[in-house]
Amino acid sequence: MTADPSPQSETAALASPAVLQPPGLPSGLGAAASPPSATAPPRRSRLRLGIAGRLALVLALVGLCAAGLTGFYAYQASRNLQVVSARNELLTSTQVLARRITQTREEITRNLQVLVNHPATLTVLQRGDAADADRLASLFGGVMTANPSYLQLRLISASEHGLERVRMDRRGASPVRVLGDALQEKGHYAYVAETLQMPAGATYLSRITINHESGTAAGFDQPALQQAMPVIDAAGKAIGVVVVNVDLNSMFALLAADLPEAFALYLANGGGDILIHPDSSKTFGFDRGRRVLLQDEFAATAPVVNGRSEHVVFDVDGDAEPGGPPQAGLVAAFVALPLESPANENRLVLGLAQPLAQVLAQSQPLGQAITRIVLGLGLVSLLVAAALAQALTRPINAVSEAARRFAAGETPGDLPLRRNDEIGSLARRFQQMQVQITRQLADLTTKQQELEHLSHHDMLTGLPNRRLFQDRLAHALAQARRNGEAVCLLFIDLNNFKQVNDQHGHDAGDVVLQIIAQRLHAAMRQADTVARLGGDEFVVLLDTSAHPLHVALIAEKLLDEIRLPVPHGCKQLQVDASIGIARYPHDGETASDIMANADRAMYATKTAGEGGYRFFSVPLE
Ligand SMILES: Nc1nc2c(ncn2[C@@H]2O[C@H](COP(=O)(O)OP(=O)(O)OP(=O)(O)O)[C@@H](O)[C@H]2O)c(=O)[nH]1
Repeated sequence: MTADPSPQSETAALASPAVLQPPGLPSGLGAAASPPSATAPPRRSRLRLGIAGRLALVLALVGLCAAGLTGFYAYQASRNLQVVSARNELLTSTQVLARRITQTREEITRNLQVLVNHPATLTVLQRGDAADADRLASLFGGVMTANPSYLQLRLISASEHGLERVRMDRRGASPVRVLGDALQEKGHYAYVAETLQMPAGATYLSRITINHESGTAAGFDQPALQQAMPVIDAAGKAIGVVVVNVDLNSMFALLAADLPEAFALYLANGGGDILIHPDSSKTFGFDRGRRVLLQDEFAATAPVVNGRSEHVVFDVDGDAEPGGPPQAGLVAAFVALPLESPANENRLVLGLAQPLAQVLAQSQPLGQAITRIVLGLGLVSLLVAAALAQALTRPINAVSEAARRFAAGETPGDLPLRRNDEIGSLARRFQQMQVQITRQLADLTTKQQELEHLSHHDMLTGLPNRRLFQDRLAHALAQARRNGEAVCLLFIDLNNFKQVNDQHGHDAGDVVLQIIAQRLHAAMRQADTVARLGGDEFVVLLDTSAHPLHVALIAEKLLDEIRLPVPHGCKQLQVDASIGIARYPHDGETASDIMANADRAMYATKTAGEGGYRFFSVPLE
């Protein structure tokens, strides 16, 4: 037996009544007509995997997509919030830093005012008083000690080509006085000439450059700026300047000391030339003959550099510029720092930047949590989907199994009849169909049995007909041949039966035939066969071989039964019969020989003109 792999075979088995066999039917009927697929093993697992698997997959995917999308948008929103928060924080920090720079400059200005207005300053410039010079140097030293970013503090005379009168340089942490011939003429420097042109109290602010001034003890080749203030005498004439050299790196290191370590500091002048940058090779490019501009590195800073905007905040994704140099992602804020120095810089651009990776690092735990939640939800949705699919397919499988068992002639089993959904409806329809098919098949079987009976029995008398009789005769002869036994056949023909019909009607003839048939059947044993060959001819096949004397007694008995009157209405009808007897193997070998010889014997009896019986004998021929 092979299982039909095609799904159609299962459908066909259900659709065709010919292959269904309800419980209780003779096993040969349905089973013989059933194709192999009707008894093929159940395919529950395939059905379950098909629908359940697909349904679980779809539901799990939907659940996973929903959780994934929600997680993705939550993560994106969190990420954007982090960036916006970082931008605001950076802008605030940059603005605070800018205010500190302004305060530092104002502090320098106040220090310069103190030094310019010190009485010793005038006396040193006007009279060259050595004691006052000493006092002033000491004061300068104190100021430098208090301000570590001051590289140099000098009092320069307007006369004598701008000769330095008091000069304190920084060597390491300590201020050191420069004396005698080491003092230089500085009248040709812009910071001297321009400051002398300024009114009392005004502050000169140099451009921020690399300090190439010869004779500088400290800060040589370091970025620096000079801030200077004129010394005005009683006549209102500028007679000297006090100049402070500020170490830019030191000043900014102090100012930015409390900023987070990952913050990068940027400073550019009013033209955009980078002065402070995490990559020192990009600073003071103009000093090496090649300008390196802030707006070239960060295009977003152009409005601040050009004075069109006070500040700008932006973020750059790593390697965002197609074809450009590789760039790490960052969030940055740049602010304009106005200066009251129209002669040189009128603004600086100050900026702070934070690596984007560091900003987004705060989103990482959230991202990991979201990933875990999405995976968890995906797993849960898969399990729920699998359970749902199982719950859905279990009753379908029950109906499918019931159909298979019904087709195989087994008890169908439980059906989900109480469900109120489509599956319950399917089960109820299936049960109705099953009842209907069972009933129709039972009717069909009854009719088949009736047909079967009719084909082997005489309709009028209910006795076996000629066909069945011939079968039994052949069977009896075969058995007798095998066992060496004898068979005896009595051929009975009613005498003058035509007259009954003619005188009393055909119905009366029928009644006579039926009554005689009953009597013949009742007179014989169950194992013997009494059959009607047709018309008024009957035959009796004796089951066992009997002695001729015994057979003669049987023939007598049968004649007595036939001759008994048959009541019909108010009349008593009576017929006689002629019986011919032939025996195997005495009177013939084959069924046709036995039949023919019994017929001959009967005929011989009939032609003798009276009822009775006669054994076949050769002279009869
Ligand atoms: N009522 C009735 N008559 C039948 C039936 N079958 C045959 N016959 C009649 O039975 C008669 C049989 O014919 P025969 O055997 O020649 O009549 P018979 O009068 O017995 O003649 P013999 O056999 O020579 O004695 C015919 O008249 C048939 O019409 C039947 O089923 N019912």
